[in-house]
Amino acid sequence: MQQTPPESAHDPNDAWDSPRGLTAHREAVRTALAARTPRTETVPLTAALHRSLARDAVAGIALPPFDNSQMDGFAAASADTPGRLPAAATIAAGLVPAPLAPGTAAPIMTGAPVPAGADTVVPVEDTRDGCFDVAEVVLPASAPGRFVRPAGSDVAVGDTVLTAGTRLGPAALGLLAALGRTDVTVRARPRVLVCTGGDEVVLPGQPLPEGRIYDANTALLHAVLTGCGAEVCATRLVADSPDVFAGSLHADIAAHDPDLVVTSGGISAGRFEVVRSALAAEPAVRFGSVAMQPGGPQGLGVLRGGIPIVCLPGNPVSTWVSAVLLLGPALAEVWGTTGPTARQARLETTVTPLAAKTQIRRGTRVPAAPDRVDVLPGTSSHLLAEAARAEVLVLVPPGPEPLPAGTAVQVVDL
Ligand SMILES: Nc1nc2c(c(=O)[nH]1)N[C@H]1C(S)=C(S)[C@@H](COP(=O)(O)OP(=O)(O)OC[C@H]3O[C@@H](n4cnc5c(N)ncnc54)[C@H](O)[C@@H]3O)O[C@H]1N2
Ligand code: MOO
Repeated sequence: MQQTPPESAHDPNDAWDSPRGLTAHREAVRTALAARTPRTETVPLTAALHRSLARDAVAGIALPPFDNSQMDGFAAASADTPGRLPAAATIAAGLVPAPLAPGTAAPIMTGAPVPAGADTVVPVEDTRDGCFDVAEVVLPASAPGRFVRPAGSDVAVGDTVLTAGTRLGPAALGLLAALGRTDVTVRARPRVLVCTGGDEVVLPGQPLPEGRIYDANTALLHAVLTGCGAEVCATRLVADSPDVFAGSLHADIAAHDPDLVVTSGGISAGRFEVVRSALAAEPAVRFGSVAMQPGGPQGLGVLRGGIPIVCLPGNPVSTWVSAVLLLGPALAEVWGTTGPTARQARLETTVTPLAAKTQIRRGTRVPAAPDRVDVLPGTSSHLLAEAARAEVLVLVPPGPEPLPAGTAVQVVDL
């Protein structure tokens, strides 16, 4: 096993003289991710839910394409109402109706084209007899345009109906289908190579020798990444050998063509910091610290081959918090994936902040008071079971004094 020299304040590989703030580091992650130009792909509408639209969608047809009835009823000329009118032939949805003979009223079904000569629809229940089975229909007064859905009242030909970057929800997908589209061009999911490990880490499902632990971080990162819309193209459990890691990294990049490499562990101040040592010769990868806890040690940059790399700290809660708060927003900005949303909430109890670092506490929502959060007691970054119970991450800003109950803080829903 190779050894990494202990970190010093003058480490030439440390570009960050003092700890970066969380916001500044998130921006740096975004910049690194942008080194890879996001791709687009065309997918069927059924595979496009929550994807980010790559180009403006422009309507090739109007919606509705023709004036049509909003009600099951009788189409008539408003000038003939009120009145007793002979019933004309029934107009069903899907038909092309003949023009309405003057002085008549045509039974018409919801969605059927309003015939030329008619400009109003009287719902069947508003007619004197309340049914279609009549030779003559007695209509109340009905204003022009009443219960007529004009052609183009939703969308005109040439309208930009959705702008690039729109996250496609069910109504947007329905709209594209209504415009006759079968597929849509969206931003591709970023392909992420996930590397984690250390000599102590064993794959779940294997026997657990003394002194070893199971790999929590691959499953955790897979969940965060796929949860926000990225694709994990490969995972790699690495041992504490920088040479082996460097070799496997290049082989994995060649085999899987990732848009991003995410590593976890092996970056802080120990003797066997595999990731940090293996990347020491990379001119555009830096290691340093961010003024947050957990998640202080961080690495970041662009590999010589042009692939961005984000190196997260190995403690599981540190990996998780860093992935949610740093990777999630940066992926959303660069690739249009679904990032976490921050909101304001109020502390339910007094919380003591750290002096100079943003502390990311795990919390729960207060039942019946969604704008209030309870902070869980643990702060240490190995407390995965407590993290698993959390419903929110609570960003506690640094400061000298305890924050009393009721203080407004940023929270991220999990
Ligand atoms: N002298 C110092 N020591 C440490 C510092 C420091 O500033 N000075 N920072 C501490 C903090 S904070 C963190 S966070 C960790 C980060 O260390 P690394 O990123 O180098 O991570 P490792 O040392 O490899 O592992 C840390 C911890 O996490 C466990 N681990 C690693 N991978 C996995 C995995 N896949 N599944 C489950 N658990 C994993 C590992 O066994 C360690 O317990 O450094 C502190 N030390
Ligand atoms: O910054 Mo470390 O992530 O607290 O455990």
